[in-house]
Amino acid sequence: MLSSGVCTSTVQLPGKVAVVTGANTGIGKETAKELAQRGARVYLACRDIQKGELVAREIQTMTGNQQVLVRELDLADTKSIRAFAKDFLAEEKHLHILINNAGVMMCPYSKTADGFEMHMGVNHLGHFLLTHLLLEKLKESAPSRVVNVSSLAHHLGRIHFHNLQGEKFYNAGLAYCHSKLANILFTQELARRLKGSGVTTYSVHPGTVNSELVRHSPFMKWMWWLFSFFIKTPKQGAQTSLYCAITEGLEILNGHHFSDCSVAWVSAQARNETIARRLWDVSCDLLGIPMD
Ligand SMILES: NC(=O)C1=CN([C@@H]2O[C@H](COP(=O)(O)OP(=O)(O)OC[C@H]3O[C@@H](n4cnc5c(N)ncnc54)[C@H](OP(=O)(O)O)[C@@H]3O)[C@@H](O)[C@H]2O)C=CC1
Ligand SMILES: CC1=C(/C=C/C(C)=C/C=C/C(C)=C/C=O)C(C)(C)CCC1
Repeated sequence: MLSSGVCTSTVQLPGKVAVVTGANTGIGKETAKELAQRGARVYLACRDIQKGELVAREIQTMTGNQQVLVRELDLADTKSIRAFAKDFLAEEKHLHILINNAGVMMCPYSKTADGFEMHMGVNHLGHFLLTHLLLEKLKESAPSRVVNVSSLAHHLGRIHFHNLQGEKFYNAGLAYCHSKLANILFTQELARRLKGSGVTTYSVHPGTVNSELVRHSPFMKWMWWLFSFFIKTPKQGAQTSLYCAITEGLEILNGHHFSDCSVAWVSAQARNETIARRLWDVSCDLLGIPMD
């Protein structure tokens, strides 16, 4: 039950360009590998270039696809996000698939370079800015897709607009849940705004996956170790992201949430359009993006 959902699409991707954030390990690495296997040019957007280069070599060797490129992207620093986007836009004519996969979970209270709480800053605001900066390229390359890797954990999330940076109260587990709720709200609002553009977007719960995500919590690490046989491998965890990125005919499900390669139910908070619109405006404000 914990490892169902396989992307059975036979779509090949020669001539397609994909960006995967956090592609040096876990779900992101396996997602990038499969996209490369299908012939896409894949950018591994990683904060640690050395780790990224090792993985790029590994993917090149395994798939025979030499078009696996590493670029520096630290989602905890808007300067790094802007530099990544600037270089990418100068370098590439197209972007067909953007997978906003990178994430942190349960880190002790800390802030990004721009003063955002780490979970909200990396998981939501970093990807919000990245997507915004790459949006014209996605539109020019349509049909194109944005996949946001969220989580079942969004069910426990709330958007506390008066405490978005966790300064009034903070719980590491809940901070993760809030940021994963933000991923879904962002997906739904983006879908509404992109209607008719040829760019579609989906949010994803990858399943419970044996990855480095639990690195900040000794208890979760122990749980993951204890149940490692029963939870998904990163390759299994990548299936729903891949399904949303490449399956033909998925455009009619623009904005939907997926788990195990099927449409999945989201919380009432995640379906609230007022919260989604407000989060969009607040995110623009925090990031200095002009509101439309
Ligand atoms: N594993 C699970 O059970 C579940 C995972 N998810 C989601 O799946 C996604 C992938 O996680 P998973 O593969 O499990 O976790 P991992 O910890 O294995 O991978 C996370 C990736 O994100 C990168 N990352 C973290 N912070 C930053 C940053 N500031 N800038 C750029 N990259 C960063 C990491 O880089 P580095 O290696 O340098 O730290 C790593 O490449 C996440 O969004 C997570 O929330 C959702 C539900 C369940
Ligand atoms: C209760 C329990 C489990 C379930 C854990 C779950 C469901 C974790 C979900 C984590 C998420 C959603 C993380 C990231 O977003 C295990 C480990 C399978 C083993 C048996 C006990």
